[in-house]
Amino acid sequence: MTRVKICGITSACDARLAVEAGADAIGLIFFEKSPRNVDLEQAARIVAELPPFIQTVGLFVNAPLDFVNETADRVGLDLVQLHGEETPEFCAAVRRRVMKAFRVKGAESLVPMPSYRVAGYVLDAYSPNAHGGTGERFDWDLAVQAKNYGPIVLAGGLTPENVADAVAQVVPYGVDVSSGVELSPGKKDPEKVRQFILRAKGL
Ligand SMILES: O=C(O)c1ccccc1NCC(=O)[C@H](O)[C@H](O)COP(=O)(O)O
Repeated sequence: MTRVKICGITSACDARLAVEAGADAIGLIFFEKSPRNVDLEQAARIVAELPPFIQTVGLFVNAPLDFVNETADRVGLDLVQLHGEETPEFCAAVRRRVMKAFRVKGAESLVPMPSYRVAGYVLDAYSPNAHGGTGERFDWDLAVQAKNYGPIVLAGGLTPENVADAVAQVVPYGVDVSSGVELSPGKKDPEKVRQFILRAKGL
């Protein structure tokens, strides 16, 4: 069954909603330029209220290594998702399992993937204006090709309406959504979250 990560969680209430709807993982964004940014205290409170077996993923964009590692330790993150121009060496120095995000513009965007020895790859749409959370899609055929390199988490412009088609076409290890299940940036829509997870998992 396709694993689902609900990204850009900013409150314990939205985390509970995602978990009750069947999410496998929640994403917490540590990037001040994002409208979904959380601070250490907020993130620690959210994680403290989670039940067992839910993975916590911290998302960073070109952050200093010490900040990534200290945040992971203090918040109790299970995984780190790196959404900027982080190098393979940087990923290897993170004290957590890493998912490296690639912002896909075309086939050339996949070329660096094999040089990253990471737990998985998030494929998101390229946008010149933002590092993620844009609601934009990319060519899913490229995600099919990228599966040669390891577990793929498909992201970018997924919604309750298109996620079943995305899963059928790509058969990814997991899917990741942020803006497609929101009422406003950083605030999740309960019904969209439920519908997204049901359709991603084919329930
Ligand atoms: O959500 C953000 O604001 C954000 C900012 C900078 C880097 C990544 C960000 N979000 C990552 C995600 O939430 C998702 O992994 C992915 O980008 C999908 O977003 P969406 O198209 O909105 O579903």
